Amino acid sequence: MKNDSYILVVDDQMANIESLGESLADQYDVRFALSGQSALEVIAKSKPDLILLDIMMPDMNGYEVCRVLQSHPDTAQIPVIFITALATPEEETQGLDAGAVDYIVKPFNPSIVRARVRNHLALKYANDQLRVLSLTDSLTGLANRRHLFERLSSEIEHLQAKPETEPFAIILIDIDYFKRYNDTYGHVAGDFCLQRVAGVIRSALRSPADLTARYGGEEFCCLLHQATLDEARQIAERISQSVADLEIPHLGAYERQFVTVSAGVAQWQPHMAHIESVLQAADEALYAAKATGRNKVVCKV
Ligand SMILES: Nc1nc2c(ncn2[C@@H]2O[C@H](COP(=O)(O)OP(=O)(O)OP(=O)(O)O)[C@@H](O)[C@H]2O)c(=O)[nH]1
Repeated sequence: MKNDSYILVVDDQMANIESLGESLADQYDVRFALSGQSALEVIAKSKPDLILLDIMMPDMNGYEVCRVLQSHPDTAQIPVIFITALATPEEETQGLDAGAVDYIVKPFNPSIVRARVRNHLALKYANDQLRVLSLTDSLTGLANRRHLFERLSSEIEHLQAKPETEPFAIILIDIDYFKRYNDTYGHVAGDFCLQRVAGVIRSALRSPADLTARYGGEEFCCLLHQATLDEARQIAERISQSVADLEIPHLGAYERQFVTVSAGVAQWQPHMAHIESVLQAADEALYAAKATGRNKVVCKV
């Protein structure tokens, strides 16, 4: 039965490509590249689930292709199986050391190639799922703190490489009087409230380049890619209004009687040295929002 997995076969010999294609095309979406360089171009456009890679190719050999893939976080997780005429133990060791998950010597046996491809795809999907789980907050489905910090680091790296681009901004959002909410309605209702607020925050984002994370218990963080302080403030205002519009009853919230949030907004500044600096700036703004009446947005200028 055919599944959606996309396998890229990279080989400079058409005959090898054809025989591998015959072995796999009834089960997978098999595509081809005739050189290392064109393989990298194909991969940049659409990421394969697995790569079958020849080693001896004229312009760029398979070891080099493998090293380039390993050096980019976007492609490092793609399993590579070398399929090659180089048959000594030293060559096989070198291939596995370069980052390949497996090594098949030509002439290959089609049913062994099929079995190895199937096993490595299963492992890859299990790893993908584990990675998603390790980056997701299980209660709200938002990104977790680890994911947020990974993304903040890559935003900062990007800005260090291209300082002329607009920096990112962040919004820290905290539910007001949430301890009193739990005390009044119970922990299960508290969890449900967190999920509803998370849903509002998620839908306020502009594009997949932005990220919403659960930062702590009842605290959330939006990472807004290339956003001015004013854009971030508007998004925070929208979130604050949308949470209020949910009208989740909260008898412990003094005169407001509904669940509200406070938010602190800050933008990354070139003089900042660490991730913590921008988080601290947003935290100070959040503190000011809390200290001056809650249910409001404060920007750190
Ligand atoms: N239901 C539920 N409650 C949580 C969770 N994580 C943290 N909390 C609760 O969130 C509450 C946070 O309380 P505080 O930090 O005192 O803040 P607050 O009551 O919102 O007060 P202000 O922030 O000053 O408005 C605590 O009672 C925590 O137990 C969770 O996953 N589920």
